[in-house]
Amino acid sequence: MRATLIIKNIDNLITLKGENNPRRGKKQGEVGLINNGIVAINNDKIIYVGSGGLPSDIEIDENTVFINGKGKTVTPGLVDAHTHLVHGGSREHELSMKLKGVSYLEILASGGGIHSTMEATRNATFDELYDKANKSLDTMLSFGVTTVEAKSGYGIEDFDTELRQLEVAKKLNEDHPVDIVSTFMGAHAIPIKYKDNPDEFVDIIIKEMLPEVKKRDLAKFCDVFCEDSVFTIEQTKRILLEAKNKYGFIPKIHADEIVSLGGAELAAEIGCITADHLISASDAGIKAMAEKGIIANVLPGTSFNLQEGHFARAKKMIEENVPVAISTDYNPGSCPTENLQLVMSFASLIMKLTPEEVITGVTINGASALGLENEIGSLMEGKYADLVIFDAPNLDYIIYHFGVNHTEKVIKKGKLVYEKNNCMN
Ligand SMILES: N=CN[C@@H](CCC(=O)O)C(=O)O
Ligand SMILES: [Zn+2]
Repeated sequence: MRATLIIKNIDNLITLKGENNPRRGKKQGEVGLINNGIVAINNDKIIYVGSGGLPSDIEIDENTVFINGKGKTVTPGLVDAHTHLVHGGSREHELSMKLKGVSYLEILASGGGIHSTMEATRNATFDELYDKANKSLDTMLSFGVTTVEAKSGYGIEDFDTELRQLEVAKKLNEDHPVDIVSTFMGAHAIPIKYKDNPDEFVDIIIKEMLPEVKKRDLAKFCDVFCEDSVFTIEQTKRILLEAKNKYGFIPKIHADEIVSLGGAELAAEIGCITADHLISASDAGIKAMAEKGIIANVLPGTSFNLQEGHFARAKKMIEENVPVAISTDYNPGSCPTENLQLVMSFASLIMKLTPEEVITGVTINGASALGLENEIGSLMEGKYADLVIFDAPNLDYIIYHFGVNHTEKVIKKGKLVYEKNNCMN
């Protein structure tokens, strides 16, 4: 077969080769490292991964492009499997409150937090939302991210805004090189108007919103913020079971982020693809997730930004055989950063995951968190040619030398879509 692009002499080629399913336990630390690696691509797919030269059945012609991987580390394209990509406004006005010790839930209860982003999102036009999210996607891509999950959830009872967020994500998926997978998250906060009767709002989500989102084919997943003073376990269960059984959405939960409510246990009971956050997940919840093979999508950037000193027990989760994915949670309140590389360093330096466990978390396990493990997440023949060339001699360096961008080039579906700019001096 003819190669359109070849990356050769790669010092550290991290393939993640293996089965197309979330890696857990010891396997979370096995990354399929090849020294002096070579990857051959035909159009959008990988046709060969190995060491040294190419086998004789791979044809090269005058149009084949070569990239030299000497001194570089190459990984699969990174997957950011939890973001609130499309929103209006920003919440830096919360910083001074946070510094005085006002908590995330206190800001939310006083009508700020998610409510203030709701207002900014409702007041934003399609184009304003599109331009802002497009800029964030460019930033994510520069950090090596090639696939992103994007949630609605800033329209809430204003269903038009929910739909607008999802339409923006759909259009960006068509226009931008980064792939976007959408999640409907109408259950992101209890609207102030339903404060005394939240079940009425739950009924609206179930009876009016879910069927319409499905009819318009705007989301693959359905997510609920299950939290103290937000949606209860019972309400979360009602929404997600209906979403799953009646409309075929794949369920996810913002689980045990702040208070240990039993979100992890519920994720196992319902058969969610992921439970996300899990900062306060109980031992029983972790065990239940392991038994059912639910992916823990941990978000250490959020813990860092919440400033309360609590991080999900990701190391224990791996020891207990729960597959762990790692994502940014990019949003304007609890994690205003698109920098997945920084979040990877937090996962290692604070949660104590090895660099191998971390890279698995943002590649094959991130892909699995989006149900895309057969297409992306590892560098293997037949998969999409999504990969990152890091200007780094090895994987440890990317994690250890934290807070900067190590990306040199990003290839998405076989095309060069990002290259680091040179300084003008
Ligand atoms: N916790 C709920 N949702 C987001 C935060 C959204 C916001 O504060 O705007 C999260 O995952 O952290
Ligand atoms: Zn979130």
